[in-house]
Amino acid sequence: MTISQKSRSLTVISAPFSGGQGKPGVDDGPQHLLDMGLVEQIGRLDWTPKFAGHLQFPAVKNDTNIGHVKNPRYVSQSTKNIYEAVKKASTSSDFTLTIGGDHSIAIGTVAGVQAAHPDAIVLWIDAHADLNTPAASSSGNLHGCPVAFLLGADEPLANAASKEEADLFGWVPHCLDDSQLGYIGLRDVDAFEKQYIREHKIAAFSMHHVDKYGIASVVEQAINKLDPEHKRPIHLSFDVDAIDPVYAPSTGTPVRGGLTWREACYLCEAVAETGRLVAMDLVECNPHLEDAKAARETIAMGLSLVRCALGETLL
Ligand SMILES: NC(=[NH2+])NCCC[C@H](N)C(=O)O
Ligand SMILES: [Mn+2]
Ligand SMILES: [Mn+2]
Repeated sequence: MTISQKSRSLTVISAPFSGGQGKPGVDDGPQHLLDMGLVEQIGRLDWTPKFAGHLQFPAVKNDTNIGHVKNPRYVSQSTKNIYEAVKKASTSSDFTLTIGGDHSIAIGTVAGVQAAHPDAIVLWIDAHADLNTPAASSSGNLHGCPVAFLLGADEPLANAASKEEADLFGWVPHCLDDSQLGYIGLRDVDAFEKQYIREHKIAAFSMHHVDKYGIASVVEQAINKLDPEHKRPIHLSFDVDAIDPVYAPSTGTPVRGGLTWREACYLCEAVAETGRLVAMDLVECNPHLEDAKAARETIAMGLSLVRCALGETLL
């Protein structure tokens, strides 16, 4: 028989931000998650959730491209706001859940969680590695770059008009080192990212590894590699496009051949089982893409992931 753990405090931060990519609607993900019962569902588990409200992202005037990089000032300013909010929440509550928004918000969430838990490992669940430097990015979309900033792999922005502009992301703490980061679900990784992962020996499990070893072994291998002593806090940054578009179709950069519903849930359950999860991001749910049914299914998938990560399915 298990005894229910005492109710732990959880802050829900909404980051309705879409400036890291080009498709409108991902900023509406948080409201849909809330409308379908996110906070109530968490409250039925062993957590006391507090909704901290929607962060505001004031527009930046004349936010012209720098080189090919899109919305650079807006992304820098907005992710800095997210950083401050997540830092505060992670310092004062047991768990911080940030709902996005596109994955550029993780510049702020990872840096914020690291400020409170500098030893936390980051499990990045994604079809993509989001490790392009702005210079290496072929799309110029900053949601493909958060990890590069956090590792300090980026350089000042090329073709900026001033030193200040070149250093727009200079505020981002280089809070991650290579051994603190693990990927699961990869299947669309750019050449620069592949080379970086190899050279820096970053723990990276693609869908090939999920097929080969099974999801249970992959999660175990990832955690063992990043934290062999099983002591460190865990931050789960979950991009819903890690999941197969059959289950999560409403997302901006879908890639076929992803995690099944149960593989994705299992992953969250296994992380919950460690008892060391301190933060989760759920990003890239875009209810404006595909039809209303697809949007509902994608949001339902997201809600399941959150509940599994918070222990719903553990007996
Ligand atoms: N968070 C995401 N969905 N990222 C997709 C990134 C796609 C591509 N690698 C790029 O740099 O543009
Ligand atoms: Mn991503
Ligand atoms: Mn992705």
